[in-house]
Order: sequence, then C-alpha cells, then structure tokens
Amino acid sequence: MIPSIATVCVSGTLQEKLEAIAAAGFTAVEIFEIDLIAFPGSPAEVKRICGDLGLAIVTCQPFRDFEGMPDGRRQRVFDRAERKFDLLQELGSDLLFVCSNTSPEALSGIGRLAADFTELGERAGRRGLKVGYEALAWGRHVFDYRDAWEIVRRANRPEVGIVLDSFHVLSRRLDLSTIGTIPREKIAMVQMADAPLLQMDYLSWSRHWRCLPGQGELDLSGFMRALVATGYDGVLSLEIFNDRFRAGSARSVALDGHRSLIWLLDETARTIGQPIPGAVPMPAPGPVEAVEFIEFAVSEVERPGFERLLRTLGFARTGRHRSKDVDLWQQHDIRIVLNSEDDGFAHSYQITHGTSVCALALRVPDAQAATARAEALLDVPHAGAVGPGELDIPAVRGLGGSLIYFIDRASALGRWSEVDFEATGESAAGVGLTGVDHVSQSMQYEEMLTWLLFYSSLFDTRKAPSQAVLDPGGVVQSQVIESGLDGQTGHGLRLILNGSQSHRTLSARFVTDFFGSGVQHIAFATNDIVDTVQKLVANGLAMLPIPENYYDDLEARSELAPADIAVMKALNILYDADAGGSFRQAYTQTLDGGLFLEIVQRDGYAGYGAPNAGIRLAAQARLARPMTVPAPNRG
Ligand SMILES: O=C(O)c1ccc(O)c(O)c1
Ligand SMILES: [Mg+2]
Repeated sequence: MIPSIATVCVSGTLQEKLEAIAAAGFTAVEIFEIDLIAFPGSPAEVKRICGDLGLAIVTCQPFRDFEGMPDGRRQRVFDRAERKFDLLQELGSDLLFVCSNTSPEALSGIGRLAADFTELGERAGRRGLKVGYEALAWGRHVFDYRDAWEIVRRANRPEVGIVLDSFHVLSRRLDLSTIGTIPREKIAMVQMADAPLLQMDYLSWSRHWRCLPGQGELDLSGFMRALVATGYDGVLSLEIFNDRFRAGSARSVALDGHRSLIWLLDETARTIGQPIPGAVPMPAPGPVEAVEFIEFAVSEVERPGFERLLRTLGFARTGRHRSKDVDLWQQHDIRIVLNSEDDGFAHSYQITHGTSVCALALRVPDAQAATARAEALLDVPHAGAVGPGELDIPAVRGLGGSLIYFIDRASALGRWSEVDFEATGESAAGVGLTGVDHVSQSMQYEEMLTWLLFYSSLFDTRKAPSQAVLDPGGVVQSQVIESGLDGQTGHGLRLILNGSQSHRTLSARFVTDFFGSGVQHIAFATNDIVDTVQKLVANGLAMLPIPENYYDDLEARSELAPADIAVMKALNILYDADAGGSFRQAYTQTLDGGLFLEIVQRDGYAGYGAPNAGIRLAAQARLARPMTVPAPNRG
C-alpha cells in the first residue's frame, strides 16, 4: 500500500503543508479543497510545487452534494463535476472524490443514485479520469459503506469505485465483513483515521477528534484485516481533522503521520501473520521490562545539593564512571546516574533545562531489535561520545530532546554498571524504596499524541483512555501508557503523559519554567510506605502536606480503621483502592526545577490514585510561588 496524507491533517499555508509532508517522507498527498481555494497561485502552480517536492497528487477532495439531486438541479451538478474534472487535470490528478450527499434536497432511491454515478463515470471515462464514492457517517441517505458499495456496484462503470474511510466505517460500528467481498479494483482509495471513543454526533466527532492510527480506540486492526483480504494495494491516505494538529507543528504531525502508517502496516502484517505490500520490515515490538536507570543532568554547582537529596532518599553512591564526571547511585532496584560532564549531551541538556532527567534507560529483551524497530519507525537515533572499552548504549531522541536508552540483559549492555563504572564499595541501608513505580512527563498539550504514538509504536504497550484531572489552575489531560507489567521480568514501565491547555496548571507551569517538556515526577515503590515515609521524615525530607478534610472524608467513605487513618494523616499519605487491592501514596514537596517525587505502596492495585490527584494538585498549588512571570518567548 502507498502511504499518503491529506493536507487537512497539518497546520500552515498550502506551501508549508506540502513541504512538511514531503519532509516526512511521503510521496503522495491528497489536497483538501479549501487549501487549494485559499492558495494564491494557479492549480498548475500547485502541481509544479508538488512535482518539485516529489509528491503525487492523489486527489483534490471533496466533491460534495452530487448524487440524488432533483431533476431541476441535476444538470447543474454535472456542470460542477466537469469544472472539477478540469481542475483535477490541471493538478495532474485523476481521481474525483465524491462524498455522500448531505443536502436536505437530496433524494434517495438506490437506482437513481446509481444512475448518477453511471453518468459521472461515463463523463470521467471520456477524460481518462476515475471517480471514488465515500459514504460520510452523516450523509443524508447514504451513511453506510455497504450502501455506497451497492451504488458503485450498480453504477457498473470501470471508472467508478468506492472510497473506504476508516472513520466513517468504524464510528458507526458497521459490520466489516462486506469489505472483504469488494473486488480490489473497485476500491478507488482508502482513508485512515483513528479516534477516541466519544459520545457525540458523527460530524463533530469527525471534524475535531480524529487522530492518527494508534492514537485512538477504533478497531483499525479489524478494518485493515478486512482490507487486506481484498488484495487492495493502493493508496492508504491519512485524513485527520484534529484541533490539536491544526495548532501543532506541521513537520511533527506529518512525521507522526508517516510513523503511524508504518506502524499500522507492521501491526496488521503481524496480526494476520502474512506480509503486506508496502510494509517496512522490522523486529516485533517487545515489552519494557524495567526502567534500568534514570539519568540526571546536574551542574557542578547544584551537584552537592542533589547528592544530599539522594542520601536523604536512602541512596548510596555505588559507582564512579571510568572516564567521565558521572556517578551511579543505587537503592535496591533503582539506579540513578548523575551526569556532571562539562560537554556533550547531558551538559547541553542541563544548560537548557537546569537539573533534570536527561535520559531514561529502558530494559528490553533485545536492545538491538528495539533500535532497529525505532529506526524503521523514523525515530531519531542518538550517538554519544564513548570512551575506549566503554559501552555504546543505543539511544533515540525522546520527549523534549531527552534520550531513551535501550539496555538488555542478553548482550554486553546488561553489564553497563560494571563496564562503565568502578564500584565504590559504598552501600546504604536505604529507606525501603524498591523500584521505579512510574514516571510522569509533562508536555505541551499539542504534543501529547506525538509521544503517545512514539511509545506505543515502539514497544508492546497498553494505553488507558485519556483522563481529565482537575488542577486549581485548569484541566490537565493525563494519559497512561504501560508495558511489561506481567511481573515476569521486572517492574515493567508505567508512564504518565500530562499536558494542559491552561497556562496555570502545575503541569503547564513546569513546561514553561523548564523551557520545554520533560520528566516532572518520579514515583518510587516501597513495600511499607509508613516505614519509608517515617524514615524520610527522620532524614529531614519535607513531604507534601495533605489537609485534614481529606482524612475526615476518607474516614467517612472507607472501611479503614481509624488508627490506620491516623497514621496516614500524620505522614500525609493518601489512599485509594480498586477491585485488585489498595494503594497508598505520598509526595515530596516540589524540588528546585519543578521535579517532585512520590512514594507508593501498591497492594494489587492497578491505577495511579486518580481520585487523589486533585487533592495533591491543590496542595502543590498552595505551596507554589504565585505565577507572575509571563511565559518566556522560546522562539
Ligand atoms: O467532514 C467532511 O466534510 C469530510 C470531507 C471529506 C472526507 O473525506 C471526509 O471523510 C469528511
Ligand atoms: Mg474521508
């Protein structure tokens, strides 16, 4: 199949859109009619620009309100079609894309509609052109692809085929089996879009909430299975109407688009167990077994303070890097790398963002395979400086220019801590922290879907529906992504992506103050939160104060013993429970740079304490300095 994208998916002027689309590696494009009409040059000029960029124009769509018009209007409709044929020929495109009639004037009657397409096909044929017919989910009479197919079948012209648009088919939950019965030469083209499952009218859902394959919840895999059964190998074109994409970066949305199609074809080939024409060969997605280490970029000046914090948290310095100004700190299964080099990646990162997480190392079954998969998915590889005898740990660029390292236990990479670090012999009793429970990353609202796709295409993941969390400064959208939680090979990965449209939420303020997106919060696991928090407090760590009202309410609504609640209250521990078990969590106060830490005790519980998030955010807002500075210009 040939990847393509509609200009409506990305922001900018037509010229900017086309450049972004070509830069993302596409060779085919659908021009949305509005983009052409708003363009100040001729269609021939658009053809020339596309030609220079190596883009074939699949179609210029849509052609609206064509079929079933009453006799008095019918001639006019064909005149319009001829004008559109002229336009397509000027553009060097050969497909007239008709979407089903939404006009209140439109008449029904399958014979009448088919006759209109027979005539349109004859007219197209005379010019060497083709016609495709798409059923809009909100069409006046035709809103089901099976009816569109019946009309195309009865029109019985070699020039006339059906357009299948995954959104219109899947949003209406139509039975997919008819797709497999359509002869491949009768499929004029295919449009792909995903979407979150929402309760709203089809038109609003389609015009604002579509998203790229893999970012939503529609059964794209079922749709693709049915499509592959037809033998179709033509254009697969993204058509995404999405408010965030219209406000986002054209280049990054176009690149995400290409990535999403590469992912979709790979995923489909895997589920049906046979190769698909046009699919890029790549290793299968694997689970993330654990967060192997978290790397902080810390300046020489801030380093002593950061080291004191690590000791307070119960960490010991267990290794010194053999050639670099880098230390390894450890507590049980948590490894923290402190990088204070005065050049290289971490240094640049520190200069931009201050003390912060510059890399996450993820343990996977096969680091080489993960790297190859990342490359196939157009992720950006990163190569750092490597000293003699040191390991060259494969990495790709992640959120906000930070890095994701791939480590495995099967290769020499598994011995990174011994190869690259000299043991200090130090050890610490710790405070009972056992591993990394989860990591949250804050980002611009517009880039949340980018990073959702990044993680979910690269690894074998499970994503939860996006949730709205209330912050005193506005609403924060929160997206959970999980991998490798079967417990067989480590803690797995739990990630939370946060973004908000308000500038006043904690998450948005982090992005502003931090000069970009990054890790805002790390949650460490303990088996005994009471003991751990007592030790932390004894070490002098300030925990986030939780109001008394919370504990009064907890007493009223839970079965917990008052003595248990009293202990939680004394230590500012929050509580939640689900069908699987209970959850206790406590937060540190926000550290310099906006990072904060969480301690969690998970006893069979699967979530993240969502009911407590509002309480926590209010507590954090009370402690935060008032926001007076406007957002810096990051141009
Ligand atoms: O929203 C619309 O009008 C519209 C137009 C063209 C399409 O291909 C489509 O799927 C929707
Ligand atoms: Mg469409």
